[in-house]
This record gives sequence, C-alpha cells and structure tokens, in this order.
Amino acid sequence: MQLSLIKHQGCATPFLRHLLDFRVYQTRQRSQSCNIACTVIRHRWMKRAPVFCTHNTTNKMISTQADKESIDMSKFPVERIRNFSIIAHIDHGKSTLADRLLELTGAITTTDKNKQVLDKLQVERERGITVKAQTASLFYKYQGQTYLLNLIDTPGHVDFSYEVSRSISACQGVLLIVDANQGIQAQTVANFYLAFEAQLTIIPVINKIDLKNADPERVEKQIEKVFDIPTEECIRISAKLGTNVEQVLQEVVKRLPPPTFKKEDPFKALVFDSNFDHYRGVVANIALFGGYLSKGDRIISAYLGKSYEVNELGLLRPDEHPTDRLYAGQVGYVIAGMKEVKEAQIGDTLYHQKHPVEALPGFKPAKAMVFAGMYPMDQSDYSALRSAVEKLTLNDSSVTVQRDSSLALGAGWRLGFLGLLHMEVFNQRLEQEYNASVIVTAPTVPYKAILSSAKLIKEHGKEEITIVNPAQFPDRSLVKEYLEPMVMGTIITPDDYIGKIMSICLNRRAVQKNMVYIDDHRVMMKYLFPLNEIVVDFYDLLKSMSSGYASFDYEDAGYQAAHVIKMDILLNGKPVEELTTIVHKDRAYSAGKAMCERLQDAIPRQMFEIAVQAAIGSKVIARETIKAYKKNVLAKCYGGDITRKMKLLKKQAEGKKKMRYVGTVQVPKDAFINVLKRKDK
Ligand SMILES: Nc1nc2c(ncn2[C@@H]2O[C@H](COP(=O)(O)OP(=O)(O)OP(=O)(O)O)[C@@H](O)[C@H]2O)c(=O)[nH]1
Repeated sequence: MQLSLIKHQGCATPFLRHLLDFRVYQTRQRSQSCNIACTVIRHRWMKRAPVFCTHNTTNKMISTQADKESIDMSKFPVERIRNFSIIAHIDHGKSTLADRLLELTGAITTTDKNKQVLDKLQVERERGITVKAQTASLFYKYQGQTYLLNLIDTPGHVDFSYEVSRSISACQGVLLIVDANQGIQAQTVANFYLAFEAQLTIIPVINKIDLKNADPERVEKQIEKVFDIPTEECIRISAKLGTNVEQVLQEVVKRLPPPTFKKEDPFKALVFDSNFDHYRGVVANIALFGGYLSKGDRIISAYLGKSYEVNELGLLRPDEHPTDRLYAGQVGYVIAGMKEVKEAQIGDTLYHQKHPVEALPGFKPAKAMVFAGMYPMDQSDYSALRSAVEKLTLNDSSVTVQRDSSLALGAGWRLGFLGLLHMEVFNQRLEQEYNASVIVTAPTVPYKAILSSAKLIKEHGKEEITIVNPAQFPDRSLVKEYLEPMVMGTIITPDDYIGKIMSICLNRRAVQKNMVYIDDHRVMMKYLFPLNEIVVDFYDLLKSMSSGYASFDYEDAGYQAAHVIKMDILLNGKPVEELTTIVHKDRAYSAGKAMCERLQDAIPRQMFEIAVQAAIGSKVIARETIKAYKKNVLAKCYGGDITRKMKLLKKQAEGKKKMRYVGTVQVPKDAFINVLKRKDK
C-alpha cells in the first residue's frame, strides 16, 4: 500500500514515530489554515507513559525526575507555588513554550521534542491550534529550593477566549507571548486586558527571536506603548530552540506572587475546567483556594448543592498523577462520581460537607454567538447522532443544545457555538471521532425582536424574544422592532493596508470608533460591527486582503436596532431550509444574487433544468439557472463488460449517498457551507 503524507502541523512526527502502532485511516480533509485539500493520516493518539517516577502514587510523597528526590506535599509551603497561564495571539508559540517548560522540568523527555504534548485532541493536531486549555504541574529547582509551578496552556483563537478567561481565574500571573516578527496582534491586546482586569502579574515574553525577520526591539517598544510595560521587563526567547527558556522559569519564580491561601482554612476549590471520561465520569480541574482535600472526603458543589465522595484526586503533570491529598494553592484534578459535565459547572465552588463556605464569584456563562441547525443526513442515524452529540457536549459545556425539527430535514438540534471556528471544530470532531454524517444549516447570530402582536406576546410570555432559528423569524407586521447583536472589533495591521481594510469594514456596515499607531508602521483600529457581518468569513477576508498581516479580535457590544428580513433560497420552487438566512434589508438584493450565483457553481448539472432563486416572502429578488445535462455514466463503458458497468453504477450510488435532495434536485453535502462564504471584491 502506498501512502502519501503531506505534513500537517503536529501530525507527521507522531505518525512516523508510532507507525507500527497506528490504526490508519484516510480522510479527505480541507485544511483551514492553508486551504489546500490534503490527505491527513489520522492516528490513534497514544497515551504517553508518564516519565516521572511514580514509585508510590497514592502516597503523599511525589517524586520528580528533575531532581530525583521525593517531596512531601503536605509540607510543601504555599510560598513556593506559582500558578500561571500562557496567553498569546494564535500561533505565537504558547504550546511550543509550554512543551519546552515541561522538558526543562523533566515532566517529559526531550525525545518528545516537536510533539505538542499539551495539544491532545486530533483536531488540535490537524489544525495546529489549541482548542481546549490544558494543565500541567511542574517541579522546578531554583537556588536550592523546589518550586511547584502550575502551568495552564490556553487557546489563542478568538472563539476560545472563554477558555482563556476561566483559566486565568485560577492563576496569579501570566506569560504574555508575542511573536518577535509579527509583534502585537489583536488577540495579544484582548488577552492582555483579560489578565490586566483580573489584576494578574504579567511577564511579557518575546518569542521566535531565531527568525530571520525577528525584530525584538520593535516589539518591546510596542509593548511599552500599548501596555505601558517597560522594555526591560521583556524576556527574549526562542521556544523552538530553547534559547532563554530557563530564564522564563526563573522569572516566573521571582516575579509572580504565590497564592495567598492557607491550608488551615476550610476547604474551598474553584472548578476551572472539566471533561468527561467514559469510564470514570467527570474529571474536574480544580484550584484550591483554601484548606485541603483528601480521598474519601464528602464534598458539595455549591451550584447544585449535591454531595459527592472523592474517589480520586491528584496532580496533572500533564498526565494524571494520583495523590492522597491536594492542598491550598495547588491545582489538580478530582473525580467524585459526577456523571455529567453539568454537575461540575465551570466556575462552581466545591467545599467540604462539614464546613460550608461562601461560593466564589465564578464566571459569566459562555455566550453562544453563532447558532446552526444540525440534522442527520439519514433520519435512521438519528439515535446514533444523538448519542454522539451528547458525548461531545459532555466535554464541551460551552455548546448549547436544543432539540429542533423541520419538515424538510426531520428531527435534529439547534446548537449554539462561541464562533464559526468552534462550530467547524465541533463538526469535525463529530465526523472524526464518531463517524457521523450531518447536515448543518446556515449559521445565524441571535437576533431579538420586540413583539407588537398581543397574541405572540401571550404565547411567549414576554415582549422581547431571541431568535436563533431563521425559520421562526416573526413577520414584520407582528414586531415593533428587530435588534441585532453588535461586537467591538479590534484590527491591527501594517499601515499599507489601511485603505483596503476601511473599505471592507464599510462594506460590512461597520462604524469606526478609533485608530492609533502602535509603532511607526502599524495601526490599531476599533470598529463597531454587526456580528452577522463578521461571523462567517470576515477573518479569512481580512487575512487575504492584508497578505496575512492583519489580525482581528472582537468582544460583545450589546444589541442595536436593525432593519432585518428573512430571505429564502429556492431550488425549482422548493425552499432549501439550510440556506434560509436573516439579512439586512439594504443587503438583501446583493446577498441573494451572490448566493444564487454561488449555488449555480456549487450544484452539478442534472438531467433537468434547475431554477435557483432568492426570495423575500413570495417576492423573488434574484434568479440563476442551471442548465440540464445528460450524464450517462454507462457510456464510459465502451467495453460492455458487465462487472465494470456494475462497478460504475455502485460508485455512482455511493456518490448519491453524499447528496442531499431538495425536491428532485441533488445537492452535494459540502455545497452549502461553501455557498455561505461571501467573497467581497
Ligand atoms: N522559528 C520559530 N518558530 C516557533 C517558535 N516557537 C513556536 N514556533 C512555531 O510557531 C508555530 C506555532 O506554535 P504553537 O506553539 O502551536 O503556537 P500556539 O500559540 O500554541 O498556537 P495556538 O494554540 O493555535 O494558539 C509552530 O509552527 C511552531 O513550531 C520559535 O521560537 N521559533
């Protein structure tokens, strides 16, 4: 068998190393970053054997490979603990630095080099991005003393900033990584403010100084100008080569404050992350804000008031390392017979049954920004898909799930995501980890309507309703006003692209709020955008317009009145429910025309003519025609050999399975998502 392997960040090395232990699958996969179709060899991720000494794992003694000495955790002083997070713009090197820190402290061996240890999920390795925050406890010896450094790796993409904010709530400090070539980017600014508002100590680290175009001096000046941090406080490193990485550990010890919690206080812990293990139930990551927790203790979750017995607890190094106890100031995991992630709510407080305490302030719940319907391709797969969706949401509590059904698509769900990338990652995981085949409807943002119809107000029990499904969009005559969600966008770009970027922002109904130079050639612009205008493809467009130099981040900015309408797409007069969208009145015509044109390209010719129409109510506003085409597969079989004919027919039948039927029109499954991507000139 011949396999072709195009190296995709993080995939190739493990593949070569563990070739013999692989179950190899082949999937055709569109890479998000480089947008080329590539063959990804999917591999079963091996659980790494812990390399540190675990001679007595249930004992309170912990051994470290770094110093080969045992540490009695019950006597470990809180003053020698540092809890910190690594935050940065996407791809600035958080995970690479985290891996180097793990190596330096002996948590992993250097033979694991270039294998991103903390990026565990298959989608993370394939896309080269971090989706889920990870935690690792490291022991580091400095000036004869051993320190416990709890490191929390966080994702950089805007869709996962929720993970960043909850991770830093368990920390006293952060390493703010900035790429020495790219400088400050939009998520650098957003992440800095998350840490700043949480009053954490911030250590700026300039990474990738080995690059030919690295300009650490310029980046230091940017940091001083934008964040008011003196240039002398920056550490210049190359996470890839390991240059100055040891200094990072030393500065963590020197500059970050230890937690101020006491062992003598009653036990109190913050749940800052949780995931679901099929065999052991919920594994909650906790930071101890006081007291200690032992195996066998009975604890209460403040949110639900339910009581649980602690079955297992320990440190994450980064693999689970069971211990008898966790003490104030430490970060670790606990398994206590919780059956659903909902029972270990992120932001919840755990306390001892005998010593009730006041709950910690917790977090604002994750807010879904994008909603989409999800239906099985084949209704007979409904229960399999239900179980897959349930399992996946057990691990990702930021996805909201509501049962939904439609005449055209059958029974399914309406899911809420933090952003489009989050939605794509969720779909990819459904397909890869559960082999599910799904129809996903056009993503929509949560609109609001202030109702005027007394009947509807009575039905909903309130005047203001949120609409997450275009099919339920109330008619204009029943509504006083529609409201659309807004976001404050930050764009950082070299000044050569200002003109082009201003023009695409204007085209997206954005209003400029601010523009400042962060150095001689780079500007930071603030725009108020309707969320709907940026959700699908704004980021990609911005990247391509600026040859990849501009970066973008956004935050919630409430609601604003807007004249929006529902637009349907019809194929030979039959509505395509997946493509029903809510659009701004002024954009309806151009959006409808563009959608029809793209559908015309995406749907293959068939035996009959197909009318592709966009309509507002009963009024058609745009139309394209797909000409009839007589496709005779059997004509290819000039031989007349019956087995060849059967083979071709079988192949065609398999192709049909990947089609969705709208009336009699066959539509390839991936046609719709491509159709939704706008391409501004
Ligand atoms: N030349 C050079 N490349 C580096 C360095 N550090 C990281 N990289 C590369 O930069 C790319 C991104 O690194 P990651 O560590 O995945 O970045 P990240 O910030 O964790 O990315 P997300 O988790 O997706 O936000 C990878 O290709 C790394 O090999 C460095 O010091 N020098």
